Amino acid sequence: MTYVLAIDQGTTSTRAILFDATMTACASAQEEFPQHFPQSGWVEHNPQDLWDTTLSTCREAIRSAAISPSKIAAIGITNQRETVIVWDKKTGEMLHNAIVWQDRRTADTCAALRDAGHEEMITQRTGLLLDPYFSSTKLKWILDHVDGARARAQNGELLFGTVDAFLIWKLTGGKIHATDATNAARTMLYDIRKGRWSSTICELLDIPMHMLPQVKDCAADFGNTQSDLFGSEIPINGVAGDQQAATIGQACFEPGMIKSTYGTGCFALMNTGDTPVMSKNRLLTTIAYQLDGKPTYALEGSIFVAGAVVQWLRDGMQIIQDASETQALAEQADSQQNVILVPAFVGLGAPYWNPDCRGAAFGLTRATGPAELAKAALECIGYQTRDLLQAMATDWQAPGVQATLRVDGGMSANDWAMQFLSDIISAPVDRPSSQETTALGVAWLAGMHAGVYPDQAAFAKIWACETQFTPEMDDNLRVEKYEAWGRAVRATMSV
Ligand SMILES: Nc1ncnc2c1ncn2[C@@H]1O[C@H](COP(=O)(O)OP(=O)(O)O)[C@@H](O)[C@H]1O
Ligand SMILES: O=P(O)(O)OC[C@H](O)CO
Repeated sequence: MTYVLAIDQGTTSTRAILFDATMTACASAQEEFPQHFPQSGWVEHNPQDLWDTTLSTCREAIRSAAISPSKIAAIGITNQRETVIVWDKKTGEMLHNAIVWQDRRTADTCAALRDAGHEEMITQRTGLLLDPYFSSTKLKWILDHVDGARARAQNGELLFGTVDAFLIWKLTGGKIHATDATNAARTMLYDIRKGRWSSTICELLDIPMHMLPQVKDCAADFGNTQSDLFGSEIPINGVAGDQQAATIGQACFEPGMIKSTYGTGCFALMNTGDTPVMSKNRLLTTIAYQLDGKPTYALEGSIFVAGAVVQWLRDGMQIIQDASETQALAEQADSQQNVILVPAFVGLGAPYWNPDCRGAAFGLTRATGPAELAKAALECIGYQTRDLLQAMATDWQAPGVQATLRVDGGMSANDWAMQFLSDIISAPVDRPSSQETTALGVAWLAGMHAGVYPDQAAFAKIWACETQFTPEMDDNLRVEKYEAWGRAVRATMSV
């Protein structure tokens, strides 16, 4: 029996999942790590935590499956995207905490670049909007603020990486400094048409290009792990950003297919084939995957707060003890109350891109309680998804756009939320039988490259639906509710 080990380094936890020769998950381990919020709107991770939890979860998954590491044909790495790490090439010293994708500290830098008229040039090359979400201004921030960093970078002493590149460098004992095209596409430094780092943008931000990793296909040779880490050298053969890995795991290989992942945030990606489609509705153009040197592009809508609103009910408001309680609460809520929650805790992402506004609740009465708040929290995920899907539908009207939405991520387990989603987008919502789509996607990339998993067409046939949710809501109510959401968002952004 051969196995493939998938590492899923996420925003709140690191997971390692072992897949067997039939691509079935047979062992896994998960560890959370501390989040650091040094100032309002700042979010950091200690890179050492990301590395330590990667090692310990991989070791635990291998131990609990009771297999010899020599049976692992390949490792795949999928990761929280955009998060920035800078380290010393010789000593491995990390110059600063990782600046996480959610961090808004470079909002002013982005505004200054916009005022100076650079947005069009950046969007044309990278497919992204000028927003602090992406890596480049965070990297610039580290070079500008850590003592001596820019001089050391210019001197060739420092390396930059998103989390995948950092983990590859650590796993290979500092031998390989590489990333894949999907992660590169999120840095706001990568020209997604030409398939190379943009010297124009690097010059504009004063980023020395020799600190950037080599960019490879998603299924490629990323070096071998050091033998002392797991007891055997294991080739790293698959790498993809987590949302792209979920797109692959959901087998969205045909143009027009859409998946939406509900984790901390929500990310919807629509496959647009071999052409990068530029959005007129402030969606992102990105690389869905790159195989055999050929990029397949996607339109992406990114929402910063999805499951995080449920975490806020649990940790901030303390009205639930477990995320799954929101389902029963929403079922009990008073249907006469229309509480609307706009979860702009860190501003709003697509299609609004407003980094400065903050969250708001509308329609509160003396009778509003935990049930109505929980219902509003689940509903706002549906409204935000509809915003994204409407933008996608107007950006890309080619025949073949699929009305069905494939969903995954922790929050997709919530039947009430998925039913409301189907109601409000007025389309079927398919939840797959595999609950591990992100890890499965990158495991497939690695296993396919290692020759132990099937080709793309055969892999696509394995996808199976577990539950399909279909629209049940009355049309008038749908229109009424969505219009009220639109008014609530406009009011939130105007405060
Ligand atoms: N049954 C549920 N109902 C609603 N939200 C849920 C449920 N289960 C998990 N969540 C939410 O999903 C998120 C975890 O999903 P996950 O895919 O593990 O996220 P991430 O990869 O971003 O850490 C949490 O924010 C949690 O609040
Ligand atoms: O780690 P997740 O699942 O919250 O995903 C984070 C995204 O990759 C950010 O773009």
